[in-house]
Amino acid sequence: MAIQISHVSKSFDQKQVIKDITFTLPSGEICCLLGPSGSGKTTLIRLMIGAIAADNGTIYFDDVQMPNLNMLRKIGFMPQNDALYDDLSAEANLRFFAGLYYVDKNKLEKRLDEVLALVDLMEHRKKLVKNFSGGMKKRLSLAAAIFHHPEVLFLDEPTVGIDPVLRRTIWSQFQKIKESGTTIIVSTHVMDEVKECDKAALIYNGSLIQYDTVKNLLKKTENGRVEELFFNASRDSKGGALQ
Ligand SMILES: Nc1ncnc2c1ncn2[C@@H]1O[C@H](COP(=O)(O)OP(=O)(O)OP(=O)(O)O)[C@@H](O)[C@H]1O
Repeated sequence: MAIQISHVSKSFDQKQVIKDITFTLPSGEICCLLGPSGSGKTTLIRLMIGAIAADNGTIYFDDVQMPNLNMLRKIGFMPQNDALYDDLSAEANLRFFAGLYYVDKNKLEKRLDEVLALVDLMEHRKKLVKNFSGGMKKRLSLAAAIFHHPEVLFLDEPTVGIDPVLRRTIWSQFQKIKESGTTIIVSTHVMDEVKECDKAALIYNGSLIQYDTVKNLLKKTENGRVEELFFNASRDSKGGALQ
């Protein structure tokens, strides 16, 4: 499913935190929203999934304007803070989420095995989530977000607090999900993760300062580090260009 965002703005308490953002993400690609803390990444995701309404602009998933209740079944969302039940086992958590998305009972057991294997938690399926490590919780959250085969998957800082080895494992899972045709939008602070993505949207102070293929964005830098684009934006903004 392709995503088209046109002139979207959002203010909280009269402060504009998303400023006239426009970009289109083709179906089946991974796009990262990259930006400093507070730049507006989570707000943009919340606007895209329809959790909050935009003040101006439109968001389309293919030819359907968001927010749209039917579309919710086609969306997977992994929030920044894991929304899991600590007193339930991994398996019971997944059964709960499957119920929310009306997953067909005949397909439930097979899907449970599939997602638990994908996130490498098969042997921990009966364990209570309160006894999980941070990384295990992240992987279970991912399993919950993809359980119903979403066509679009939103991941809000999915690797925060995750060690580099596990981060690599999680990214290989994202690539597998992409190969199944899912469009993925992932917000991150981690500049290295940008190289895993097809496109990157650089958000600075609520504005989209760059949107391009990762290849092209890296070409615009002197030493192949995407941070440079933010340093330039910060310098320009001090000069008033972005205010
Ligand atoms: N519900 C809200 N009410 C008021 N202000 C809000 C609300 N949600 C977000 N903001 C403000 O909007 C701005 C952008 O926040 P947002 O969470 O989107 O940033 P972010 O880029 O996701 O940050 P981080 O990387 O730290 O998660 C911040 O100044 C934040 O305080």
